[in-house]
Amino acid sequence: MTQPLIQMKNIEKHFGSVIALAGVSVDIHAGECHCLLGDNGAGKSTFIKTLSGVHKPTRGEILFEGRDMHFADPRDAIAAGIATVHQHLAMIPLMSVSRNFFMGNEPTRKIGPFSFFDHDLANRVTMQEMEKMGIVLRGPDQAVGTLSGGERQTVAIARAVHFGARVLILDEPTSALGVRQTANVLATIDTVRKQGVAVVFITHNVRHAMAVGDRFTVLNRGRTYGTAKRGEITPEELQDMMAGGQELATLESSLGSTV
Ligand SMILES: Nc1ncnc2c1ncn2[C@@H]1O[C@H](COP(=O)(O)OP(=O)(O)OP(=O)(O)O)[C@@H](O)[C@H]1O
Repeated sequence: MTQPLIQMKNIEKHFGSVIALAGVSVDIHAGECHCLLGDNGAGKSTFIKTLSGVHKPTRGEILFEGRDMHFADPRDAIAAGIATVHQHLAMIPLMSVSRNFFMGNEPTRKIGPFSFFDHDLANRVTMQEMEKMGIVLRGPDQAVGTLSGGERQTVAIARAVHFGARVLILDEPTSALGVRQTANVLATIDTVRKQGVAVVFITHNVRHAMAVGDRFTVLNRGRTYGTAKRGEITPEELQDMMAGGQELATLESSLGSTV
């Protein structure tokens, strides 16, 4: 394998006496989908926030292309190409897909001394980018609120990639979706990965991770058990690691069945 895009080495994050991350080491490569699995409270959000410049690690180092990475705030991370797509998307439902796509990055056109929002360019690019992701819009003016949840996730992913994301952190993108919409989002992840983007797919759903993941890291109470490649680990093993093997074994024996 080539040099990782990002190396997180022994990252710890403490909040007072709470240890949210207790020495997490993860490598992230361009063109891979790296799944980070964990149950509630495992430390997933803290991990995302540390990687995206919201939190500074208490200990440990983060390298970006082999160099020490110090982000003063999330804007620095975005400038470096680390984008986060949150489960609750920052979109305005009543506004068009193309307006949402370019929100904060509006292209302008000059007429004399005046600058105007360049509708034609925005519409054309939005249609093209959505088509690349396999979504044919009724038109660029279609309101975001009329898209399905999976399509909205895809708009957010396409937008992040269009504006230069090299590392795309997806925070539980499939957790609120039905089967077909989940399949759309997983297909989008596959498309983006093939373009060379490093995808960090946060989920607590083993099946969703298994469907698209190249490597898998399980977080449990702020620790990892290391990273497994596709084919090296079964869904049952992943599930067991997420639940903490011992706890699942105890539960199984008390229920007298397999959980
Ligand atoms: N700002 C904070 N102050 C104090 N404790 C925190 C803070 N942020 C997170 N924690 C604690 O750190 C631990 C990990 O939390 P985190 O939110 O990272 O987990 P998670 O895996 O994202 O969980 P969930 O899936 O429920 O969102 C929890 O015990 C949580 O209470």
